[in-house]
Amino acid sequence: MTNSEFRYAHHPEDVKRYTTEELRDHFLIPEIFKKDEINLTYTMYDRFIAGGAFPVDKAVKLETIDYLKSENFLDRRELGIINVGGTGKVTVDGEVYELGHKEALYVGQGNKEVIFEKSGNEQPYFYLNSAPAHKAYPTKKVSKKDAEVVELGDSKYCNKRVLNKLIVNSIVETCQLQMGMTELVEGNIWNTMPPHTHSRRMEVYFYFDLEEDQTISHYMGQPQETRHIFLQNHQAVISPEWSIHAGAGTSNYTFIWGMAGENLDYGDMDKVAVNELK
Ligand SMILES: O=C(O)C(=O)C[C@H](O)C(=O)CO
Ligand SMILES: [Zn+2]
Repeated sequence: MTNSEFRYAHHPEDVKRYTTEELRDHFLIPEIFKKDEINLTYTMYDRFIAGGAFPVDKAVKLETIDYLKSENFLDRRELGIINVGGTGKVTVDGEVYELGHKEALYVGQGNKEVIFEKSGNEQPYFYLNSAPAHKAYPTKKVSKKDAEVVELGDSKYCNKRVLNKLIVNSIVETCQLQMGMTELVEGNIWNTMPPHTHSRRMEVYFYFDLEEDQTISHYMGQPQETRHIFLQNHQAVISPEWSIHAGAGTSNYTFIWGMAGENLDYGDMDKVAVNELK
């Protein structure tokens, strides 16, 4: 079963007035993994979809959803998958791809059938991002060894982290989807500091590998008008193109960033000095 819910896009002036509850209702995606189902959130931010496939007792198949009005989910879309659990299998139009922990798969537009399942005793957790696509690029698996790796930050500032670019155009041909994974080194808690905005792309952050009983405070909003949302493990947050996106955990964690929009230029960011944030 494929479930979906819908989120509108927002004007920053309106968001200034949101209560905690409204902020959470509009931007937090609280449940990514639902047993034996696919759970998706369709946003009006570049028509980006984020969600998860969680096959526990049976295989789950990606079905089209009402918002698409297309026969198959991928008729006009591309899909990125990153497995944040144990090894599992993804079958794309009969072709089987085994995905280990932190391995990714790009699935091109036009594929008709995508099935997620276990491939042994391990429990996979497939995190999904999808964006509209204008061209059918080949489906391709990307392992951590194929990633473009960037070491960022400094323990002195509690933000030492390893950024793995997985589904980016130097590694995979993609229409507009970009995905990667940033791992905070133990003892470090801040991601994406100094923060940035990129008015040409929206973004979704999905947090995982967070110790039980710990939490993450995710920061959003225009740089001079920020808000925060507390998140738990396996939750995601939508970042409008006008918003910063950064977080601090009560311990270290890993997160997946997924983007779509006007360009594929990862470096196209407007950085904000930390002492200018409000
Ligand atoms: O830790 C970071 O810094 C990031 O991972 C930043 C994201 O990749 C991002 O926001 C890309 O636009
Ligand atoms: Zn960003």
